Order: sequence, then structure tokens, then C-alpha cells
Amino acid sequence: MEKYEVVKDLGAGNFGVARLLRHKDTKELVAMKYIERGHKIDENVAREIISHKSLRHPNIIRFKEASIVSCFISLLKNLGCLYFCYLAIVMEYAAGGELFDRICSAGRFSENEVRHRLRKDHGIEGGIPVVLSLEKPKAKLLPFSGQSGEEDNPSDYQWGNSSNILKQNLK
Ligand SMILES: Nc1ncnc2c1ncn2[C@@H]1O[C@H](COP(=O)(O)OP(=O)(O)OP(=O)(O)O)[C@@H](O)[C@H]1O
Repeated sequence: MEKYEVVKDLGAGNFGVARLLRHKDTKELVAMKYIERGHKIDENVAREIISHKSLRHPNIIRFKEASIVSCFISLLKNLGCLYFCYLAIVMEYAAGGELFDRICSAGRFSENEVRHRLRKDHGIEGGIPVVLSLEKPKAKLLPFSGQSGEEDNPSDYQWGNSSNILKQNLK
């Protein structure tokens, strides 16, 4: 992980924080997600990593690598140190931000826009019935590589919880 330098914090989720990093040699931007863990990665996490690693699709954020990082934090007055251990997952950076924020600022998307997005980004033709049957998607989706750096490209965003938001708006 020494090959990356920190650019900025991206945000925090339920399980950890994400940071934007730059590869020191190639200058490639990546997102790194830190999840606090014990010494071992249990077999469920290992299975998640293996399945994410095997996903290769232009609409799915690309998994790059994972490793364990650890640090000691000194306590005051020689009380000793605390040891923290994190699972660090390096993945493709989605430069366009959160779809959730776009929905919030747009208020709601028109049916045409939803249809267009589902067809373009998810490859879903019969859009709305399929969205209504979706629970939270298992993977974060984006249409094409998020590394274009084009902040204004509405395609390069995280879908995260968006199917739930769409469900609420379409009721
Ligand atoms: N690959 C990425 N590219 C760009 N930004 C990202 C990426 N992954 C995470 N982020 C940013 O970091 C924030 C935290 O991400 P994280 O995946 O930890 O949580 P989340 O998706 O918001 O929620 P949850 O914990 O339920 O998965 C996100 O809200 C997003 O803004």
C-alpha cells in the first residue's frame, strides 16, 4: 500500500471510511476503503473479496487489491498503545459522486430519464418492474470506467442504495 499517496477523504459508510489515493508511479486515482477488523479475515469476507475480484464488467466498480494494514496509537502518560487493524480494499474510483445526491438535488427523475439510465447504466430494458423487484444491489455500479476524471459525466456515479430510492419515488 506504500505505492499510494492519500489525496483526500471520500466519505464514511456503515463499515468504514473511504479515501481517494493516487498511485505514486502511474498517477492512477483509486478509492481505498478501510474496514476495521481483527487479525484475521474470516471466510465470509474472503469469499466476498474473491467474488468481487472475479467481477469484470464496465458497469461494476473494479476491485483491484486488498490487504491488511495496521497501526499503533500511543495513549497519553505512557499508558501504552492501542493496536488497530484494518482491511484495506483498493477499487476503481467513481469520479462523478453519489447518485443519491443527484436524486436529492433533482427532486425526482422523469420516467424517461429513469428509463434511459436503466438502459444505459444497467443494461435493463424492461426497467421499472425490474427495479421494483431489486433489493439493495450487491455491487456498486457505474457505467464506464470512473477514471475518466470527468466530474460532470452523470454516468460516473455510485448506484449504492439507488434502487431503494427509485422504489420510493415510483410508488
Ligand atoms: N469507488 C468509489 N469511488 C468514489 N467514491 C467512493 C467509492 N467508494 C466509496 N466512495 C465514497 O465513500 C463513501 C463511503 O463509502 P462506503 O462504501 O464505505 O459506504 P456507503 O456506500 O456510503 O455505505 P455502506 O456502508 O452501506 O456501503 C461513499 O458514500 C462514497 O461517497
